[in-house]
Amino acid sequence: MLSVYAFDAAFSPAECDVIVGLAGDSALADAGLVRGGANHNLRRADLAWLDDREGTDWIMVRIMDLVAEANRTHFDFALTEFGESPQIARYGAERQGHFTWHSDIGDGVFAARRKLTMVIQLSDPADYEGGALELQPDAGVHAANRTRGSGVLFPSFTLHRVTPVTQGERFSLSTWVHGPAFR
Ligand SMILES: O=C(O)CCC(=O)C(=O)O
Ligand SMILES: [Fe+2]
Repeated sequence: MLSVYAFDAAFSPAECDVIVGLAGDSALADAGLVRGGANHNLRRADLAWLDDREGTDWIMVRIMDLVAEANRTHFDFALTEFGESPQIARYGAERQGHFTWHSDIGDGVFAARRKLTMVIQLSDPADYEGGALELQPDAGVHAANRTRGSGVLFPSFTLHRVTPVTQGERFSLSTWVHGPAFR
């Protein structure tokens, strides 16, 4: 099934605080489309990777549980591994942080094998304006729930974007799950 799957409360607000705090532990890297490069017209965000941080095993355990449930009850994809570190992103109003329409399947060794994407909303919607995660799984554009701690999963080829943050800052946690090619 190729539509979107959502969790209302994947992480508690207190857990979201901890994850956002992890991102602040050291300088965030400027976002490119993949680790390394940077194209600010496509994406303006600051990034941190979970596997660079200590004490994050409980986050990975939760992510695996959420993905397992979504895949068992909804997607039924052939998935083999979490080949990339989950990524914490910060989109700030100071430079209209955003990410233009894109698919997560790319040319890299891992990006080419992305099957499922999960995005968790780490910020209180009262803390930012703009910054809407929008998905286009069909002819329509669907905005993801903004509730702090909610999560959305979608096939990684699904077009999606983050609209510019115009006030405050928005944090998200993105995870990719990998596997053999779709067929
Ligand atoms: O921050 C988000 O809501 C989405 C992030 C995203 O699309 C990505 O990292 O590929
Ligand atoms: Fe994406």
